Amino acid sequence: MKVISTIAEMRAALKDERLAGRTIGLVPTMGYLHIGHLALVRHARQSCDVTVASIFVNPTQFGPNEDLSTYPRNLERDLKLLEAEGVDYVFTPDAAEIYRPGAETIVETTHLSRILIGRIRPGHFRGVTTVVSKLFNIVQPERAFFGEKDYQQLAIIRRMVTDLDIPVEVVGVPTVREEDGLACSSRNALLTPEDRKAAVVLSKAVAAAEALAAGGERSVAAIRKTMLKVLEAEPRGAVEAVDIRDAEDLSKVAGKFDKPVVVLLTVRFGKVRLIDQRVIGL
Ligand SMILES: Nc1ncnc2c1ncn2[C@@H]1O[C@H](COP(=O)(O)OP(=O)(O)OP(=O)(O)O)[C@@H](O)[C@H]1O
Ligand SMILES: CC(C)(CO)[C@@H](O)C(=O)[O-]
Ligand code: BAL
Repeated sequence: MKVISTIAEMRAALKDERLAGRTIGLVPTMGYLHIGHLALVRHARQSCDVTVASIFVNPTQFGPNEDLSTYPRNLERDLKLLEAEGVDYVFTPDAAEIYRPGAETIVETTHLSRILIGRIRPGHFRGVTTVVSKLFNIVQPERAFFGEKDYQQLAIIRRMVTDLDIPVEVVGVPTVREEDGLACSSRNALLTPEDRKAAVVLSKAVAAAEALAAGGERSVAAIRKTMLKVLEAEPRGAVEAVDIRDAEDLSKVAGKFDKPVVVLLTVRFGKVRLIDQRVIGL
């Protein structure tokens, strides 16, 4: 496994792989890896000849009062995990390599970036689409892998790729969960032991929504009410948002749904914001 921190070296190494006819898979991450990230790597390894993982805590997707400085980091451990998974290249640029003096170009989806989590975190998705488009240009992968836990992010990246004719296949990977159901997330490490226990309420609310839909319930209001009841039974979590949207374009759904919908939850435990997002079918 090669660890590369400059764009020039990354391009040179991948040019040779491409000339040899090998397909490239990219797994973008912000590090502090868990088994959810490793699931993305396994998907990449299965369908591509060469797997590139990137580790970059992207400053432009954090708001001024967010947790950029406390975001968990452990590069040494991350590299060991990626090596054990058979990753070929790890791209570990620093912020100065990615954002050079004078840079002023951004990539942004004008609607999807401003709804749901985009309302709670203004500018967040602009940072994500800008850095992901840069990573796509640097690595030029055939496929890139993203988790369904961040469903809005996945939808936004699909939109960007379609709108800008970027020749990358975006692959969504199902959410990997801890034993109690909590979606694996790097930020789980920031929870106090009490909050960690309480955080299971997110997956409980998602499971309640799934069970209702599986039993034939189609009313958005009824499903939302049940989810809120589950969430409000846990006083440690401050509920920031509970939404049910069209799974394809994240548009609002009124009354009863007749197409798959996605439930999107944001709950804060102290300063730690956790999300869970899941498609519930018909
Ligand atoms: N539990 C999970 N299952 C599958 N994919 C996941 C999971 N958690 C994160 N991912 C995916 O891994 C990629 C990198 O995510 P990131 O490094 O931000 O990790 P994270 O655990 O989501 O961190 P955070 O706590 O900041 O939300 C994203 O595509 C994300 O959707
Ligand atoms: C896609 C991503 C690596 C861009 O910084 C980040 O938003 C993440 O980890 O989900
Ligand atoms: N997985 C999403 C990255 C972020 O919260 O900034």
